[in-house]
Amino acid sequence: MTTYTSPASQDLFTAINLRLSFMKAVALYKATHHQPIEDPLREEIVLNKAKAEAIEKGLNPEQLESFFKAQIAVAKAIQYRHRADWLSLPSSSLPRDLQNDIHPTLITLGSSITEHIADYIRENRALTSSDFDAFNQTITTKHVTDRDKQLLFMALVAIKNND
Ligand SMILES: C=C(O[C@@H]1C=C(C(=O)O)C=C[C@H]1O)C(=O)O
Repeated sequence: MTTYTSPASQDLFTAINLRLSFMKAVALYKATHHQPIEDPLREEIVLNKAKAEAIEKGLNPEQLESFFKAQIAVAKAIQYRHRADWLSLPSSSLPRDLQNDIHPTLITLGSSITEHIADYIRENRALTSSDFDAFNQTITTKHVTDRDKQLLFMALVAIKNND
């Protein structure tokens, strides 16, 4: 069934999916360079940036941080699943550079996600469960499970306009 979605929430869901779609490339870089998937220092940078931008955009920083923590959890789960696949069938792709190529892109996408959330919340106060169908249809990245989608969506719905 196709459901009506406002352009603002559609743009937000598309940006979230795009961020998730980069995790295969992140996983490939780390697998090639024998690096662990979890990078706590990098997570700190991503979360601090999200909190600073939340304040700039008038969002609650703790609520936005919780959503970014959910995105990071799902990002790591996608990477583990790709890495498991490559144990039986190694990837033949060439890795993109993590520091100079993928990381700057992820930071830009994170800012764009925060901006879309702020735009949506300003107009509509909060997402509701009726937006889940559109979210579910838009998150098409491989290795994102139904549980992952629920985790992300619950964290999104918890972001409110407190004005
Ligand atoms: C995406 C990465 O992998 C993990 C997920 C992160 C994220 O979603 O921002 C950050 C650090 C890592 O724990 C990365 O290392 O950049």
